[in-house]
Amino acid sequence: MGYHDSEHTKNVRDWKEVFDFLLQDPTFVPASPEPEDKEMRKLTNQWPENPPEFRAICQEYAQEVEKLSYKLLELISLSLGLPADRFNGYFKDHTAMLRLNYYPPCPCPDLALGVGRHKDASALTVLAQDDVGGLQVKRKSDGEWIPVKPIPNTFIINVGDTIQVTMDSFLLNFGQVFLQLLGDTFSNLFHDILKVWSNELYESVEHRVVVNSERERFSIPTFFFPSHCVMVKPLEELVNEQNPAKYKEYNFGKFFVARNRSDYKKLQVENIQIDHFKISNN
Ligand SMILES: O=C(O)CCC(=O)C(=O)O
Ligand SMILES: [Fe+2]
Repeated sequence: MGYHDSEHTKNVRDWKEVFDFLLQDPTFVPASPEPEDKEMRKLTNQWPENPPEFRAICQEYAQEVEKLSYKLLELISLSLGLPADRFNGYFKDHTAMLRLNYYPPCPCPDLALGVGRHKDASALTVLAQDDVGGLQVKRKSDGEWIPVKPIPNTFIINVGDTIQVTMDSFLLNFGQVFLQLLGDTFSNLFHDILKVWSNELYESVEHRVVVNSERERFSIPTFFFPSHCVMVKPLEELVNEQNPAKYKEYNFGKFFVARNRSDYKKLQVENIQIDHFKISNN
């Protein structure tokens, strides 16, 4: 954990520098993606000495986002007709991570991306961004990249991959419920784990970040990951004869490690996606 500048998204190096830290220090994750390898790896934060207040400010912010993430999970759970605390057990020893993204101005913005197209592996991402703009989400109906306009002093709401006109009424309603309950504008990028847990009632959204030649940009995503030992699969309450499970179960820790491995290397193959666990004849 700490500073690094050589992350790859889908085998292409991103135009960014980042500072990562774990909400729980230390955090334990599997040492390798191999299913039979039971060895664990201890991840720890590496804080810079300067500026002196940096660590405390980051940790305070992270604590608040953690509370918000639990609140969001409760609302999502209720929206699925489940008890509010249905997801809480999966996050007891969560592996959540906060990232400070810095995108420097790019002399050739048409040739690079701040972050290439991807879906986050988290259950939920809470994102703050400055006023520069650059985040885009892919509209499912026509594949067009739609800019997510920055709104000052807010988190952005980005519900599923249906953020704009294609948003169906189920998701639209819940976007509004969140707004009312929390009294503010915020973003939650519903991600792959929720897609699996909800057996696709929630969709994860593909997104990317474009850069520009004039201005630097900052953003702060908090990736709310469950515990490494969690087996992710469609919730039993949501599966029945009419709606059979669309995914096989997978171990979150092993998935996370496999994803991270390919994030920093140029590999010949595309990195692991939840689609690898999709049950094919559904
Ligand atoms: O910078 C942003 O707005 C989003 C960054 C992002 O998608 C990520 O770090 O996963
Ligand atoms: Fe992302």
